[in-house]
Amino acid sequence: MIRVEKLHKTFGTGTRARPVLHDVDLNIAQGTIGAVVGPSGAGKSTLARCVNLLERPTSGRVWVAGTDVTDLPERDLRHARRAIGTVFQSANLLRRRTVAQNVAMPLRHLGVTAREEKRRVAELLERVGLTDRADDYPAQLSGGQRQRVGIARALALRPKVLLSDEATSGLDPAATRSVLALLRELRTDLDLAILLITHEMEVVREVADTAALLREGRVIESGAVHQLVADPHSALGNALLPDRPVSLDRPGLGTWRLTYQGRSVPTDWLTRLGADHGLDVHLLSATVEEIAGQAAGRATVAVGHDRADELTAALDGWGIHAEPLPPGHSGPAEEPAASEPAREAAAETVEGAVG
Ligand SMILES: Nc1ncnc2c1ncn2[C@@H]1O[C@H](COP(=O)(O)OP(=O)(O)OP(=O)(O)O)[C@@H](O)[C@H]1O
Repeated sequence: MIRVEKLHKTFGTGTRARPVLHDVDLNIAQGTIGAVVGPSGAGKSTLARCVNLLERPTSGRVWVAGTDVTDLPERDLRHARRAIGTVFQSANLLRRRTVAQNVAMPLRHLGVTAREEKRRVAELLERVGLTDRADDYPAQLSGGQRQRVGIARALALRPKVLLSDEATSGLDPAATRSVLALLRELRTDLDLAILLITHEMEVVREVADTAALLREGRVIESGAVHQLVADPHSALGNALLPDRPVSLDRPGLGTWRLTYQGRSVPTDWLTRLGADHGLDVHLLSATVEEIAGQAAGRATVAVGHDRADELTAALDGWGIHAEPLPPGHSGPAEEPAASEPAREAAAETVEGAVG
């Protein structure tokens, strides 16, 4: 596991002191992926560097795989770092070494036999699906393949935790998906605790079990991803599952903002409102994604004021959270030009949440 407790980090001293992390708590269990998101300069990389022992915390404690690494003497750091694999944005491969030689680097430092090295490298390359590229040079690989080599190298010493610092930034969507699928596989197969530093909410949505929002060095919000998206008032939940709520400004109709996540919600809830409850429902906006293996959604609907009680009772029965939206919330939905500011406002909310 990765556990951080009341972590403070200040660079410099005296008048040049620059506090970067304040009172940060973080908990990532084995077999889970914990994302840390936040705007540029929030302190994400500094937090990762405190976990992989490249920086010493000013105060607070850090545990990695059950060991308190906060005050380890210099001579024990090298050994402790073996429990931690790190993958960076650019895989940092040596250009003049082949894929196999790059993956073997950490083993070389450890002095394993040539035979053992060969066996382990073959195993690692198979793990990341690059067995046939062992003798290629990094320049001959795609960005996604280079990241896979970086991941294989990070796994060479059988770490218990993996740090991924913007590992998918700059990759195209297909390469991003394949790297994320690999991380998910590793989490489960190797029971790794993975700290995922990212500014991409799709990445969090796709693979993270938990997420923490860091802003100006403080954790503003954190929790299980499926709970965050089910909370209509969570900034992180809104950024993970952005919708564009609009209210229909029509006499006799009231607009409701719906939020849901979980197995209890039937995927045909909208149809059922009409068929089973006889409700005439206007669907004004909707976002639905699969998160943690279950459908999560946000939507705005309008129904007649006189049917509001029936609507909320039916939704409540399925576990769909409903809140009334004030009239004229974002302008009328059926006029695209007028709804443009609503889109921009929603986009700003997302930007505001993550940076
Ligand atoms: N060695 C250092 N000495 C002084 N200040 C530092 C040092 N390292 C980082 N900082 C400062 O700490 C703050 C947080 O930087 P950090 O790289 O952790 O942010 P980040 O959230 O990872 O940003 P980005 O997403 O842009 O990588 C910044 O203001 C940065 O200038």
